[in-house]
Amino acid sequence: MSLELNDVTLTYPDGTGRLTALDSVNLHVPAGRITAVVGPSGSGKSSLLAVAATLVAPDSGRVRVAGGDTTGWTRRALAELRRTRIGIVFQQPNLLPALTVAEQLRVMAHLNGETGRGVRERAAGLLEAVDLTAQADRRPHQLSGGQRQRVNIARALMNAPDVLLVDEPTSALDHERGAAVVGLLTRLTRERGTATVLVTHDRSQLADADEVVEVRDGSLSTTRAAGAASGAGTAAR
Ligand SMILES: Nc1ncnc2c1ncn2[C@@H]1O[C@H](COP(=O)(O)OP(=O)(O)OP(=O)(O)O)[C@@H](O)[C@H]1O
Repeated sequence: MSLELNDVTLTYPDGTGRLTALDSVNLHVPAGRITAVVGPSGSGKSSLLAVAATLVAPDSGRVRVAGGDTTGWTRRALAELRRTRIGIVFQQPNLLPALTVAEQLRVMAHLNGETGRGVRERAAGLLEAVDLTAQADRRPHQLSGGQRQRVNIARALMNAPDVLLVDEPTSALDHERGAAVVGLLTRLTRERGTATVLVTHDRSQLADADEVVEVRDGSLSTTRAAGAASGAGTAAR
């Protein structure tokens, strides 16, 4: 199930006129693939993620999540879509201080009305996938920055989303830990078949991406196309 933006334009009010944050943007991320988005500050990267997350409706164009065109959907329908189909990883892991690591994950399923053993098992499986089994009963203040960001990623995957949107996940981490987080995201994208978009400032983290697109003044250009990588999504280094 993929993510598709077709001819998306987004403007914001700007004094008496409008500022074009996204200008006829096209993006297609297939399932199991990761597209990295780079670009200077203010170029439109966050706007692109906000539109892809259906948090902001574009002025024109279409956003398709897992095949469904979201144009004209009610707020309630979009909220449901986000809960069930879209995982979002923000820059800062906004974990709930009172909950343990395992509870941070389980609460995502509870929000969907799901309880019971299946939820516990899914959370445990994800914690294993991000190598945090030993930390399952800790609270956020008892974790390192890299561990918190891994909880953040596992939590975003808890409801098995089709689309995973990741905003600068490594900005608070040193280079080595940042590279480990991007490596983890790439592996989980392949394993879980998500259509993943990764916004990053760090060009050294692009090697794993299937496609690299650059945003400049709201326009998108492909700096490395899908298929330029060797093998099934393994980028040439
Ligand atoms: N809510 C808003 N109202 C008006 N203008 C906005 C709003 N949000 C963003 N902008 C403008 O839209 C343009 C794109 O902003 P955006 O936040 O998408 O850039 P970015 O590439 O994510 O930047 P950064 O790397 O600094 O986070 C900028 O010119 C910004 O000033």
